[in-house]
Amino acid sequence: MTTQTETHRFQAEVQQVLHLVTHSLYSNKDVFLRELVSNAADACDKLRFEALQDATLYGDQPELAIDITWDKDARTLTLRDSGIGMSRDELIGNLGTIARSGTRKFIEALSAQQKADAQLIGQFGVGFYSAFVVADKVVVESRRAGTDEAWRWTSSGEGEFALEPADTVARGTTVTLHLKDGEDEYLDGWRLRELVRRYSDHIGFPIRMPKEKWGNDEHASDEAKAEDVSELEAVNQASALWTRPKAELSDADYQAFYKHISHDFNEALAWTHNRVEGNQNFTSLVYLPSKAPFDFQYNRDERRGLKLYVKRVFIMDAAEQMLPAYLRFVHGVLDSDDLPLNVSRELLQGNRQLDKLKSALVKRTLDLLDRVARDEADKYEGFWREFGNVLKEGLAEDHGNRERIAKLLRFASTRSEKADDLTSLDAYVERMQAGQKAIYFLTADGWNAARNSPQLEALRARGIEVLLLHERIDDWAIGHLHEYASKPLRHVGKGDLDLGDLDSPQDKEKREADAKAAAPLVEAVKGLLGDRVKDVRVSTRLTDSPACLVLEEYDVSLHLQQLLRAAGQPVPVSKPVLEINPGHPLLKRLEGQQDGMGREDLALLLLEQAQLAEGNALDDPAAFIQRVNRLLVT
Ligand SMILES: Nc1ncnc2c1ncn2[C@@H]1O[C@H](COP(=O)(O)OP(=O)(O)OP(=O)(O)O)[C@@H](O)[C@H]1O
Repeated sequence: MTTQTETHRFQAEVQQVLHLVTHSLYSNKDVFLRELVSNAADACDKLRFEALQDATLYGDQPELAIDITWDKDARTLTLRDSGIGMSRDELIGNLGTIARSGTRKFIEALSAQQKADAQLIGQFGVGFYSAFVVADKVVVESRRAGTDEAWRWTSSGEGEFALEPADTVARGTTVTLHLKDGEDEYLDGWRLRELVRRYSDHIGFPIRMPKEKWGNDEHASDEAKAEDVSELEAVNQASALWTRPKAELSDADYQAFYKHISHDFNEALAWTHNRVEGNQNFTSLVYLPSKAPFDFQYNRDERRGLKLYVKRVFIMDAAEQMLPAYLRFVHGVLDSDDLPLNVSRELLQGNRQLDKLKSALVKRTLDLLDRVARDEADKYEGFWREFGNVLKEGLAEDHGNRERIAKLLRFASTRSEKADDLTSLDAYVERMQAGQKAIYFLTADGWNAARNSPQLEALRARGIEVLLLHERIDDWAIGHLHEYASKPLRHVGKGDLDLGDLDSPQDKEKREADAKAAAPLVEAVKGLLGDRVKDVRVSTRLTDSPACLVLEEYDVSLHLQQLLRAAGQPVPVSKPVLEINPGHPLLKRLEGQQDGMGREDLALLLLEQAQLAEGNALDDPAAFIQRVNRLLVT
């Protein structure tokens, strides 16, 4: 038979990944075995799923297993699985390209570092390509279930791979590693068994290796140790981890399984494993990651974290159906005894049983977050830094759990001089002053802008703590939380700042008298600013600054207006109210100034300063500078 060998170049990203992997993963090279076993197990899962529709896919090979063998003379290590296999096009697509979005950016960032570290590469999930850490040539032979054609893919991991027809008859995939010099440890049955047990014990398919002929005698001679390759035995438990009793499982077991389902090199932060029996029977195992994967922010709509099983059969990655978007960091497994095995994405959509499973999963996840937040505050802060902004989306997305989500929020506040010193709403409420009726917060574009905002002055002067919300999402998210622990949430830059019982009756009287006295000044400023502002009034917020901008209670905040505008969204026009501090020397000066340009300059400057303090851009910066300069030279 004439065989035509085609040569293909790897996609540029693959070449870069290969380079990074082979140069940076060396200290962690054992992982190649975990990655290849993981792929083989996924392939078995896929076949079992497709065969639900078409049992002929099994052919005369009903067994699903992963075999690991080696040849000391040829210095090869071989993994074969009887899973779904790959067609020619799948070999090219799966082992020649990387489809994940954001890949290029990530690789560029990694390559720019002096020493790309394994943890970072791990976030990427190197998978198959890790074979090249220990092998200088990799041969993949595969026959896709349901077809007769087999193909051989060969590469030394340097820019190209070759493809040619193969005579393999067995269904599935065989990966043969030609080990590099010095990698002989992977030709040693003891070592390989140890690795498989450590990394892959939880795999739900038998992983078989040549039978040990020497029993447990570690000191047996080499000849005695010679394995009988014709006879294989399973070396793992071959029962899916979540089906095993919790008491039997160690942390290391859970972590190994986490890495298998998440393709994350980092350890999981925490997990919860539950079996529910009653109306519905199911098992859930939910993990929180400790680090966000590199492409996390891109993936709002492309969620992969949750695997749906029905009676131990893998059905699909069903994060989109099973988890709300604000929990898209979760990894886990849900195994239902009640859903039909032929359940499809379409069926899942309107399924009532599914709604119950969904809310059970959300509840488990929130319980888990609660527990970590309560018992392991440091760990929780780490989690919050990675995923807090995602969790905040839940305030808008999941009204039913709003209070529970609110309990998990963490914010900077005026009580600390550090941006990363965060507080919970519970802790805030505990510190509230006698007479304080509301939870006060401020949104701004950055922590510095928030903590130096003039709008805080009156509260600060009274020793009232204000939460400083300075992430982009905060304005929108917090808008969905109207109260917490029966206390209203109040934006300090919106509406009348009602200080409630925080001021004594004498203070109040004095303020009212001051406001009355300042009425002519207020009218004057109003006249000078015209329709640039909605209103001018005497401030209860200010102690040190001359003026600040405030919005009415239900206006879109200035900060959010700016974000919306930047995103090209239509913005409802809400003119701000200018609040003035009549006791401030600038206002005294304005009051004393005769009519004329100086007066108008001063009024406009008050407005422009207030806009700048909000972090807003000015409409006419050049005119502002001219005004300042006129003032400086007089
Ligand atoms: N033994 C196998 N049988 C069938 N398909 C396989 C096998 N090994 C790899 N593949 C295919 O190749 C693809 C790429 O594998 P690779 O390990 O690089 O990444 P992955 O498993 O998809 O994800 P990750 O990058 O997170 O590890 C897989 O998604 C799968 O479709």
